[in-house]
Amino acid sequence: MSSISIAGAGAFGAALAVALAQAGRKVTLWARDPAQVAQMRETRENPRLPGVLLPENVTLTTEAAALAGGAVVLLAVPMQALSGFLQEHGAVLDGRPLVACCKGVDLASGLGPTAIIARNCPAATPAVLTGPSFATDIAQGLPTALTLACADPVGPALQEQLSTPVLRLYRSTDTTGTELGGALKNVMAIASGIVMGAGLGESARAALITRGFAEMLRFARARGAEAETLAGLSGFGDLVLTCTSEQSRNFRYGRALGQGAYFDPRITVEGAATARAVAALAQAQGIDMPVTASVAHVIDGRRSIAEAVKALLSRPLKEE
Ligand SMILES: NC(=O)C1=CN([C@@H]2O[C@H](COP(=O)(O)OP(=O)(O)OC[C@H]3O[C@@H](n4cnc5c(N)ncnc54)[C@H](OP(=O)(O)O)[C@@H]3O)[C@@H](O)[C@H]2O)C=CC1
Ligand SMILES: O=C(CO)COP(=O)(O)O
Repeated sequence: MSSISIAGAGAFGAALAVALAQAGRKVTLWARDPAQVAQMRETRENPRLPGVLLPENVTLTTEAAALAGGAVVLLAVPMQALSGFLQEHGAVLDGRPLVACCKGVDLASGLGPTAIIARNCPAATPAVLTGPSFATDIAQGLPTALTLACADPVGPALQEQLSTPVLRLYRSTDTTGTELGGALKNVMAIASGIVMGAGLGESARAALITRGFAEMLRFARARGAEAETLAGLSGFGDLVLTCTSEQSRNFRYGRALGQGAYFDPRITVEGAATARAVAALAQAQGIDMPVTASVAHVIDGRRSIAEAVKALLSRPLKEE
């Protein structure tokens, strides 16, 4: 039975633990909070996935060293926590496949998850697992398809290890395109939420998604990604899901901005920091990213939504 370790017992880490354990894998699930681990051991539930039981073959731990027992380690902490997590625990994880399950660009460094892995764990094999998948759907055993990207020849073996009868993984070697798809779609999900929250209408949302995708493609290609990757699950697939679903936290955050409503700052919204990071990278490299720049302006309070919409609509007319 292959063994898999998962760092981060939030909604996604716990959902992956359930799915992989139900498919017969031995799973070690790590969380930093001893009280949370004690509670999960007692109830066999994760508070972020109410009603879903953690199977017996999921071992819960606060010892990062226990993660080293896995043939593969999934990193399911939020993007802005990944670098700090690996600075603290990278030494025990180095030398094995490390699969980033987070979506975003690190604000401090401008790096994506595979580069953060390579910087902290030089002997590891970086990979990324991403695509359209709400944690609750995965935890309930609903059919899901994701992209597993790895530039190393171990990619096909990882694909086998992490696929289950209901969690179908498609393989890619384009780690840059795959991780950028997951990162950039969250920015567009915030924009989509703003459009709906501000009452701009579904036609405006369709325009936003389409032009948002064009800008995702532009940025990713400028960074060496393949266009086909962005058209796949991690880009187009996840863009469709999170720009149109009320389950998406990024969408709900944007909608609250559009409505001028309160949004709980404890909720993980990866697109906020990523909008800032990508807007800065795009400006430095001269890549035209009007939607991303507008999202960054609005969340930082530098532009009202009305001003952002006016600026987007008054750009020079151009070819599609
Ligand atoms: N939820 C979903 O549907 C999906 C999420 N993802 C991605 O998965 C990643 C994680 O999201 P998700 O699980 O939903 O987030 P959650 O908010 O549910 O959980 C985040 C987890 O990370 C832990 N964490 C936060 N900071 C640190 C840190 N510095 N060191 C160690 N652990 C830390 C939290 O611990 P604590 O409680 O102690 O703060 C918590 O267990 C994100 O990048 C997200 O985009 C991908 C697909 C689907
Ligand atoms: O990435 C996700 C689904 O693929 C989850 O989206 P949110 O983080 O916006 O909830």
